[in-house]
Amino acid sequence: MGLLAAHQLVIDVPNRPAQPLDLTITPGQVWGVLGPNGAGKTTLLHTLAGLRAPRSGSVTLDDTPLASLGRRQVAQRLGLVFQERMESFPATVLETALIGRHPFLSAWQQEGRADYTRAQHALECLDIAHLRDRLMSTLSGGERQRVALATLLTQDPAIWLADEPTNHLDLHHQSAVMALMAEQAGKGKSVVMCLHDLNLAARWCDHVLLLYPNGEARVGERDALLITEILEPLFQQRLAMGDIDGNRVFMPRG
Ligand SMILES: Nc1ncnc2c1ncn2[C@@H]1O[C@H](COP(=O)(O)OP(=O)(O)OP(=O)(O)O)[C@@H](O)[C@H]1O
Repeated sequence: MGLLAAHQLVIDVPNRPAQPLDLTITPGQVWGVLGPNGAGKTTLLHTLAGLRAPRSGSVTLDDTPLASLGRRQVAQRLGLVFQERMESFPATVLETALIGRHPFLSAWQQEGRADYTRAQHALECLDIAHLRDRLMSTLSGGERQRVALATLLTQDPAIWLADEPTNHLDLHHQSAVMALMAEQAGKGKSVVMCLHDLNLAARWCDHVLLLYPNGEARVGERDALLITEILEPLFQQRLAMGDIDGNRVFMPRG
């Protein structure tokens, strides 16, 4: 189904007081996690993915505690794009995208025709089909980012967690990737993204989680929370808010 929930969750950020968080992300929603550097956005995303233990509380996936599921079971339903990636062995773009199918293959099972078709389709969606035989080590930052997203699309999980998915991307590809996220939500996926760009969040997210440096969080619908009275203290930055084609836009002031 793709229901991800946090119950009295305290993420494990060193030297921070406990701030329990309750959160339910339902299929079809696009969430933006926003907050200043060091607020704990990546830690939260990794905790929601089960890659990092919480200090207390729990995360459930379709009502089952994440901690009681095996990594493979989790990976069949939940995928994550990391902010930083290290390629540990030489691989082409296509081979990397095919890693998205590994949770669905048994040990030593080769990828089949359907897996290749999915991966090829994902490369086309991310506008990198022409790079399919290139080694990852030869790619630009934006090209690597799009391969990471193509790998997630090849995996095709019910829950998409992405840590700054527009990192390194030019304007056109930022917009295309956000549209892809919204399209996936339209197909019933749950999408959670850490974002630094308020304008992308305002344009593409329907819910936001605002994370404060002391661990407090505000959770709710985009239009209620993306207002200057709330965002200025969050970012310690004066802001001007405008409206373009019915979308809120924010500009730093002074
Ligand atoms: N292993 C660790 N040891 C000590 N402190 C850590 C460790 N991992 C993370 N932290 C600290 O936890 C805090 C939250 O880090 P996190 O990467 O989650 O923040 P973030 O909101 O994603 O930041 P950014 O916007 O800069 O990416 C930071 O102050 C970071 O220095």
